[in-house]
Amino acid sequence: MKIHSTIEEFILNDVSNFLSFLFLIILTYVVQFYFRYFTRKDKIPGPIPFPLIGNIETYRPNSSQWANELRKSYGDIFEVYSGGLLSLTRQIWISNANLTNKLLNPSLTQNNFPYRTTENEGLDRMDMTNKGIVFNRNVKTWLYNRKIVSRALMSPKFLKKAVKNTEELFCEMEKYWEKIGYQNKLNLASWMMRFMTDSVFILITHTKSYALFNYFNTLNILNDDDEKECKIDIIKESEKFVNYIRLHFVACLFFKDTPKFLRKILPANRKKSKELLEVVAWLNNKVLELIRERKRVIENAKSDEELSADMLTLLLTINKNLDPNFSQTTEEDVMPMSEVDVRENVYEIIGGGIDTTSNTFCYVIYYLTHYPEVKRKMLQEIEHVFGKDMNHELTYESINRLNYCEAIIKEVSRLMPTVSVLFRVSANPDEIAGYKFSANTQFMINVPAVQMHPSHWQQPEIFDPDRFMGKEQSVTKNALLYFGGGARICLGKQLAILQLKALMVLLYRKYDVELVDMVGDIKYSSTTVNHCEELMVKVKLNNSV
Ligand code: HEM
Repeated sequence: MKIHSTIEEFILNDVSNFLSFLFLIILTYVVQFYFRYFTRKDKIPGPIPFPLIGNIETYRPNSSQWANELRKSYGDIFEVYSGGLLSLTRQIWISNANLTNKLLNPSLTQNNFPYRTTENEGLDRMDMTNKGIVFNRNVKTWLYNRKIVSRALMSPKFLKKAVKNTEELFCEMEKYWEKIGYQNKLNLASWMMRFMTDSVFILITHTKSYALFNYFNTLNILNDDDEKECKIDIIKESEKFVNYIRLHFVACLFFKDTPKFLRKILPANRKKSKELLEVVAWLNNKVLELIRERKRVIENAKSDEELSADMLTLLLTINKNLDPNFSQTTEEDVMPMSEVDVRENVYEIIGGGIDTTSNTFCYVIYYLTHYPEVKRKMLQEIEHVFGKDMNHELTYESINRLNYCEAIIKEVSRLMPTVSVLFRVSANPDEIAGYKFSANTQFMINVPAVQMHPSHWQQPEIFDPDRFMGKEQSVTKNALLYFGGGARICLGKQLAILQLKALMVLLYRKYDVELVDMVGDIKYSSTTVNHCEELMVKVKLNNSV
């Protein structure tokens, strides 16, 4: 009995000793955390973080929303700590265009903010920080890829192909709508996502993705003839390809945001890492197959044969001067691109071009249905450029004349930007707004806050595309950031605007669009990209057709 109680006492003592020890460790950690926090150099206003987890606001998904709330308390520049556990990161949030000059410096070579993310083990593991464009932290290879890809994306030959391709795909979509019946409701968000998937796939890889066809198929209205038209195996394979390209992006974010030890320790994370790495391996092989197939076509082409202007062909022939607009400047510029670099660029351009353009188009439609006067002016412009003939062929040159349509896209994107945060990281110590920063500091530019800032815009809450008509100079520098800005500005800007304007013409010169719910807000979910969840519409043939 005595022995028993001695053991109990011993254990109890031990437990209480252990708890006291643990408490002491935690207390020491908390005290040193707040000591370091309150005595930090170069303090910036911001909410006080918790030890280990940082600021709880940063766990909310809609970052620009909580950043806007904090801005009201702390001003146009504030700091928060995010990431949690062993990887707490300081983020400096900026909500005023006048503070973005250094961050959005357009120089490709003399730039102290060349990176988008800080060093990141997960992105290294995905092999993303040394290749491609979006997450590349190696300035030399980023610059090379950016120059080559932007030359291809901006080559008139490529842009003309994009116009033709948009017109052809729109015809295909119209056929499906006709079969469904115009009296039925359509979820435009889903249709546009499929439309842009097909469009980007064919433009980049010269391969059909059958995304529109598959969507139509899921609506269960496919008839025998349709099925005979397509080979089911090819379709299944392309559906897998499209889904895996999306998962590739999911994999990048998962590896970027999940510390290595959490990926290794938690069984669910271990499983997810394994599955995502298998997806990446499958995709790598698939895209390499496509690249080799394209190479064979190029090698077997006769000397006078005109090659397709898809991105893959353009990237594989950069040193062959295919396009007169593809002017060569330095020897480095025309270095052939390795298969692996072509592959990374292909992933990123497909990933960057689908959701962004389709979401933006949905927001344009939402605003046009709510502002009939703006729609009327747009129709006048379309008629002025293309006449009354609704089958008038669209050309790159004629689309470039649609200034009011472009003003609508700008104004919609000002009020409802598709990408709501821009990321930059300093390469060396620097200073902004009188605050000093060390190298490797993460900056976040709050796009909606800048685009609604009363010191940059008159009556910022009013929807008025005319603010962009002929008065471009009066827009404050870096106050319109829907494609980002500076050296890392969106590479697909020209292509996206061209596709959006072409779609506005193709849709509105023949149809009118009504929203099923005219009183509800736009249904969207927000992370870095504002994703349109649903836009239920009725598409009606115009009376004049
Ligand atoms: C309406 C459609 C689009 C929107 C709103 C959009 C928006 C953006 C934004 C905000 C950025 C970040 C820029 C920055 O950090 O300053 C970006 C980067 C990028 N976008 Fe887009 N984008 C669109 C379409 C496209 C398309 C069609 C492509 C390719 C075909 C594309 C390819 C890229 C690439 C490669 C980058 C990374 C550039 C770099 O880091 O150097 N985007 N885009």
